[in-house]
Amino acid sequence: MVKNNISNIMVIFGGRGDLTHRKLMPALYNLKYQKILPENFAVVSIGRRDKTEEQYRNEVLESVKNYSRFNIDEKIWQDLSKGIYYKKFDFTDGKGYIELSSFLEEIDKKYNAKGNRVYYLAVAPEYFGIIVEKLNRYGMVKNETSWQRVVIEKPFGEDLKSAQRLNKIITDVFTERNTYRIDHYLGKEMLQNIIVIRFANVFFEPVWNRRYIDNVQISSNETVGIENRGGYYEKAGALRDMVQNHMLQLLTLTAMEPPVNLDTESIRDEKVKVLKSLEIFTPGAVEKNIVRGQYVGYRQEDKVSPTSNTETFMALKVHVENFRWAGVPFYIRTGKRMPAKSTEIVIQFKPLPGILSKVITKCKVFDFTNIFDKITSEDLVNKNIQKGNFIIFKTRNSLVEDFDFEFVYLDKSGALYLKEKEIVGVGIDALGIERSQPDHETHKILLEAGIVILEGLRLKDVEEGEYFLYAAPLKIKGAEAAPTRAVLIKEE
Ligand SMILES: NC(=O)C1=CN([C@@H]2O[C@H](COP(=O)(O)OP(=O)(O)OC[C@H]3O[C@@H](n4cnc5c(N)ncnc54)[C@H](OP(=O)(O)O)[C@@H]3O)[C@@H](O)[C@H]2O)C=CC1
Ligand SMILES: O=C1O[C@H](COP(=O)(O)O)[C@@H](O)[C@H](O)[C@H]1O
Repeated sequence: MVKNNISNIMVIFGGRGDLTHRKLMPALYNLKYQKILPENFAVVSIGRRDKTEEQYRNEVLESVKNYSRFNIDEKIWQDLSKGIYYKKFDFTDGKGYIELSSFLEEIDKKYNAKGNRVYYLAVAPEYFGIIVEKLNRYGMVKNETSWQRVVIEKPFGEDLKSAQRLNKIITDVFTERNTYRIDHYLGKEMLQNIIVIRFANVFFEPVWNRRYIDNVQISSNETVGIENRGGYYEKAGALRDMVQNHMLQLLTLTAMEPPVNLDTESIRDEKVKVLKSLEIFTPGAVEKNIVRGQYVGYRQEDKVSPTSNTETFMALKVHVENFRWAGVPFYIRTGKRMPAKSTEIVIQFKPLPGILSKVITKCKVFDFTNIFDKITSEDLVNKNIQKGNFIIFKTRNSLVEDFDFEFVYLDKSGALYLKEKEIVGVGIDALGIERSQPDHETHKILLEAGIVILEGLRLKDVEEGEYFLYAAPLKIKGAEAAPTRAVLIKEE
């Protein structure tokens, strides 16, 4: 859209729907805010409810406030909103297209949009074909000096046959160059970064395979429910709504081989190879490797059957059966009404051998600079300490320059608490983790539990939080302790 001849009118079918309000309108505002929306541009939204333009613009403003990345700037909003129009008609009915066509001609002149159109089908999938055929029948796709484009997300058909049928309807009307079968996940920054992380980073590429990776977890969790989309969602469910499109895009980019270059076809070819390598699900495998769930209250949503079995949560274990990935499980999870919103890909590397995995690991730094004397179990109970954690205590020891014989230490109750929690290691900014304790109880409790102790850390400039710790000791045969250069790397 940022090249020449980008003046256009964008026609949104489904102008009152969730996609339009939660994604499209906020995205247009973001583009306007960043000054990358064309000057000669207007939006015509189609809905089937009575609504004045002013009412519609106010509704859009609410959505932009809720979902845009940028704050509302009155001037920018006014500029954008005066180019947003609302037309009421039922898009299955031909009559509306005649009126729409003459309205578009009219505002085309006003905005000098040169006949260019983006038809965005933000509607349930069963309408994709109907709208495309009607746009053609009523002469709204010319493919001459101007361009007309169609944008469709998903689900693209219900099975192979219906997808082929839909493709035929679309390609009979729009040229391939003007057909945008999109997946909005591909616009996410994280996804765009995967290729760079994988192929332009000498550290990752050599270890990106079954020899070093234990499993891959791809998750997209949402806190929202189906938000008035019962009509659409009942027929789709999480599998069609999220898994077959977004989640598989994430999987293919994570698993594909390096493309010969970065053009669309080369990347697509590599993704297809990954899809072809996916293990075929047999009924037995479905039973074992797939979990479906539904959030409480789903059956009471508008346009949802009270006995609905549509899934709003889905978890799958799949395998990419090729040389790079044989034996590595890929876990896919997605769900609505989950406790927190997150979209993430976790690459779980195989554990390092023996002691190294305990000292080259994620860790948590707790700020105990307010403690004067010793760290006890009472100081630890409200901290988020889990089995397998490496814990580091930042105390007032880090803030003094001279050696203080009264340094802060970990007492017996604290050591017992950490043992009970089954942590793997503990670090402190004193030369010893204990201070003149009879029988060296803290040391004994920790060492007998196999907990690694790091002493003499310097944490003055380290804030409380999660880090990656590198503290490989010198390899000294028979030694019970060894010097290490401990480094913390901030986890983003
Ligand atoms: N929501 C999202 O985050 C995303 C959705 N998508 C895709 O976008 C598409 C639309 O989804 P979504 O916005 O969620 O669905 P919605 O059900 O929220 O929106 C569809 C809109 O179409 C309108 N509509 C239905 N029938 C007619 C008709 N005959 N004439 C005029 N208007 C009509 C509905 O009007 P009314 O309000 O009157 O019912 C509704 O506003 C789907 O293909 C979905 O897969 C893709 C990516 C993200
Ligand atoms: O395509 C869809 O995606 C959204 C989630 O998108 P995100 O960018 O917010 O992660 C989802 O809510 C919707 O059900 C689905 O149709």
